[in-house]
Amino acid sequence: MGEQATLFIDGEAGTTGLGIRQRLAALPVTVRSIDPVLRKDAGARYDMMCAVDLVVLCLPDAASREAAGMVEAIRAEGRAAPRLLDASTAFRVDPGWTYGFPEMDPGQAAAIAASSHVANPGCYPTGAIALLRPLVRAGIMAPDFPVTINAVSGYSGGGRAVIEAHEHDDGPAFELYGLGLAHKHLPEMTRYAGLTRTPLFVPSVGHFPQGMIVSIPLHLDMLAGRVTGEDLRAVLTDHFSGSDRIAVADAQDTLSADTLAGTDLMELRVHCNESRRQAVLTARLDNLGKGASGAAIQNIALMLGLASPAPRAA
Ligand SMILES: NC(=O)C1=CN([C@@H]2O[C@H](COP(=O)(O)OP(=O)(O)OC[C@H]3O[C@@H](n4cnc5c(N)ncnc54)[C@H](OP(=O)(O)O)[C@@H]3O)[C@@H](O)[C@H]2O)C=CC1
Ligand SMILES: CC(=O)N[C@@H](CCC(=O)OP(=O)(O)O)C(=O)O
Repeated sequence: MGEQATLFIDGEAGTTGLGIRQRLAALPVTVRSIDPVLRKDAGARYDMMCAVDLVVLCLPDAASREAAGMVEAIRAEGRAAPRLLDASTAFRVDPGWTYGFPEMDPGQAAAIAASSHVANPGCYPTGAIALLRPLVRAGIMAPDFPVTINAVSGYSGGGRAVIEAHEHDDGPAFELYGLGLAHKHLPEMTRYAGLTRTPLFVPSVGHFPQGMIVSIPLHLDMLAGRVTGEDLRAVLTDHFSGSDRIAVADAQDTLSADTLAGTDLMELRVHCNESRRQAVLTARLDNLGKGASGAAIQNIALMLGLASPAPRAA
């Protein structure tokens, strides 16, 4: 048996880093760590990056950019540079990086496996792209369709500061945010959904730790042809039929946001009233599961040529 690949998680004590760390127990890799006291020490991080095969960045955007710069410096010195998987928003629409959503297209898993720079998708975009891209690809939704995306996330989506606000100060029961209509996920949602018109995105956060629903209301007569809810469901079912993590489920009258908390799964639904010619598409996932650490584990396995571990399920 060959030597195990080595991996360093920069930001391993953070919300996403911890989730990845826990899931790594299911993969034959050696995780290298630096002394927590030195976790922000540029020299210690640089030395560690020189010594591993893969660096996973679980940092705020600015720190991710700085860390990616360290890897470029290693390469510029003519040394063997590690491959990079970044969990932040910094590189998701950067042409030099591969978008780490393996179920997005038939060739995406292979593109991730071959890439030296992979950007893990955002939690909201994971749901929105899964619902929209197959419809745009099938010609049912025009690329300039005026899409509205509503979403609610558990408070862990905001990282440590928001978690502390909710756990120590109680936090609001429910609040809309991003009302400047310029949320950081808009570029990746637009690009990878295949849209040319920026969607209207209204995120919200609730007083529960983990879970998420992304929902997209549609007037069916605005889509191409006289499509039915069943047509939309068939396109989504066909697209995700090979996935062990993404499933098209039956419509429900009510949908709670935290049902998939603790799992790496995502459920897509088409809720439809044919007589009114109206539908609401929904994606339910765990913002920390398929929305972050669960997706990162899939990408780590692909990049290291390992079998993907079974998804955490309910
Ligand atoms: N939470 C979520 O649902 C999701 C988060 N993400 C993304 O993942 C990344 C990490 O987010 P999250 O885990 O939530 O954030 P957290 O705030 O929970 O964790 C960030 C970690 O990075 C460390 N850190 C901050 N600055 C530096 C630095 N300059 N050098 C080294 N370490 C540093 C922090 O240490 P310390 O606390 O000591 O400052 C902390 O351990 C972000 O880019 C986020 O946008 C992606 C998908 C979902
Ligand atoms: C509730 C909450 O604050 N959520 C975060 C997104 C979490 C996430 O997935 O963002 P990244 O993957 O891009 O880091 C936000 O809206 O900024």
